[in-house]
Amino acid sequence: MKIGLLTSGGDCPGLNAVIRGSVLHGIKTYDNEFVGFRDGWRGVIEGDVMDLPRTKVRGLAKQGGTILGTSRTNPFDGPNGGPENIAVMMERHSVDALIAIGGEGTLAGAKRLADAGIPVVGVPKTIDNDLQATDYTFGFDTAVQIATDAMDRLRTTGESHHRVMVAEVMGRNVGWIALHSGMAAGAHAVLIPEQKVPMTQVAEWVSEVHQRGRSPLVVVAEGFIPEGMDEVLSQGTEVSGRPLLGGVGDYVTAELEKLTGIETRNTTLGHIQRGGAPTGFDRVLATRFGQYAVDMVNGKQWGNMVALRGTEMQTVAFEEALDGLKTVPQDRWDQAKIFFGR
Ligand SMILES: Nc1ncnc2c1ncn2[C@@H]1O[C@H](COP(=O)(O)OP(=O)(O)OP(=O)(O)O)[C@@H](O)[C@H]1O
Ligand SMILES: O=P(O)(O)OC[C@H]1O[C@](O)(CO)[C@@H](O)[C@@H]1O
Ligand SMILES: [Mg+2]
Repeated sequence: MKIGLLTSGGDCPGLNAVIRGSVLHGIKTYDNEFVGFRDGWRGVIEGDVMDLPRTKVRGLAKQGGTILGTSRTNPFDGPNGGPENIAVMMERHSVDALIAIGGEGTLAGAKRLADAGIPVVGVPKTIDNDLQATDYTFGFDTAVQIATDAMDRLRTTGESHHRVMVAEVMGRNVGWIALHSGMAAGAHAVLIPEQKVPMTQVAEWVSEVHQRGRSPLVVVAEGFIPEGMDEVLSQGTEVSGRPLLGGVGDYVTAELEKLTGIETRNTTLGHIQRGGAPTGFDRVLATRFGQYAVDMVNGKQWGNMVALRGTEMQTVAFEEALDGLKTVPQDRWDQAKIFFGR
């Protein structure tokens, strides 16, 4: 069997480890052959393929990014899009099945293709950890580690200047990265999309911390919606049509300085959170996802995605993974809140 791999949506540390896990397991266990499609669904609809022999995946588990490239191309768009054209392309390249590695958008496309008869399985990826049906996605642990390291550094410069330090992290419309990195770094306030917190309350926490001689650290998720605003702050719209998030850290910084009178600085961590080598945890998770996806392909379990449940790999239907966002539950927020303020 010849299997085609593609990585789609935003890149994420661990994508290369999935590719390596799939290729090595498929070759050694099932005698599969592999090709990669360049730049996500763009490579699929344009038939832009590269061979993926064993030598191509050497040493790949630790490498950030994706050797296949990625894009936000919609597999149904353009003259070559849609299931009929994709079936013809697969036939032309003797590709028997697809493994789509991506977030909710990529998997939504994969589901529609599977419904139309294309043999495809999915691997969940996102640093945001917002996919239902899997306890964790790879890339999240790495993003949290990078953000935590950055916040540890912000705290030493903050303490020296007796300043309030604000760190804006990614996560889109959920607060997982903010919650975990904030908790790890000992933040004095964590602002997430799931919780409406007035700036006066944040200012109170910050002032209390400052009064007891500490430099307050405030972590804000890019999707946090300040009280009085209807929607997230964005820097316009991406080519794919979704809002380009970012900017709320500057807003929070200005408001806190105004309300507390304490000098305040913002740092927006941005794409640094997605760059570089994956953590050991993400390398292992991504490798296992890749191996299990190959098992699913050889078992012809089309229309499904691999998921982590507890410590086990499981098969879940695409629709289960796409059933709304996995948000931060109230009890996790309540645990974090114990450390805010006094
Ligand atoms: N319902 C859908 N049917 C077909 N294609 C879709 C659908 N939803 C999204 N897509 C396509 O999939 C692409 C990738 O989705 P998106 O940009 O949300 O990234 P993702 O895979 O969710 O990863 P992430 O959001 O973590 O970067 C979108 O840009 C869009 O072209
Ligand atoms: O790389 P782009 O297209 O700017 O996308 C940024 C977005 O992608 C993510 O990094 C992953 O979904 C989000 O946290 C962030 O909002
Ligand atoms: Mg998405």
